[in-house]
Amino acid sequence: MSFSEELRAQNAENWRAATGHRFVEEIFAGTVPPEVMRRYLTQDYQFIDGFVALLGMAIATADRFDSRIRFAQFAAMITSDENTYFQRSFDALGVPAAERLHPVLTAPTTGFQALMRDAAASRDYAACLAVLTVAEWIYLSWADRPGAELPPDFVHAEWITLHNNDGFRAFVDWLRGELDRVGDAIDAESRTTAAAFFSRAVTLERAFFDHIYV
Ligand SMILES: Cc1ncc(CO)c(N)n1
Repeated sequence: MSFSEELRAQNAENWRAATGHRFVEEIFAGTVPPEVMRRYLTQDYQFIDGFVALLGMAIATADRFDSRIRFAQFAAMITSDENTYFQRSFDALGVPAAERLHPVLTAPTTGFQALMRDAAASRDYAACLAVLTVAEWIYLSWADRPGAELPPDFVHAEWITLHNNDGFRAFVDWLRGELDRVGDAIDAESRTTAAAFFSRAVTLERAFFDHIYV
């Protein structure tokens, strides 16, 4: 079993709970209540800030130029197409500026921010990669439903297509291969560290979906 498959298998229960979450069923059906979508997107926008910072550390710590290019191109997508999605959705949901910029942070959001800060502060490429891989792989896993019809509201539909398009799929496939490659090259202690970051990230992904339903 590859390193990435092994890590996913070690976190199978939380992985399944996240990718098969009620939020996922509702977003495909187009029935996520507006207040739930609003809580989700305002918190996730704060997640994205730390995520882009972590991408920056992956760019800095990667062991080769080809990997830096991959991360840089992905950072460009997140800070353009995905950022305008957030702005258009906040407009559609009537979210005021203060809540877009400084919402009251919830525990899963601060948990993610701490996790991403810890990974970046470690300056350990495998640790950064482990967190980035969980975030993107879990999102591809829930969003990739071949043949599924898209819901009518762009707030739902575009959140799905941002995470199941061919470019995103190629990036996730690359991330997994990269984690496998780096996992083979590092010692057992570094692998254990990466595995702990991976596991914290999967736990938080589940908690993040859970907490928007109050
Ligand atoms: C919490 C969370 N995990 C993963 C992604 C995908 O980037 C996201 N937008 N938010």
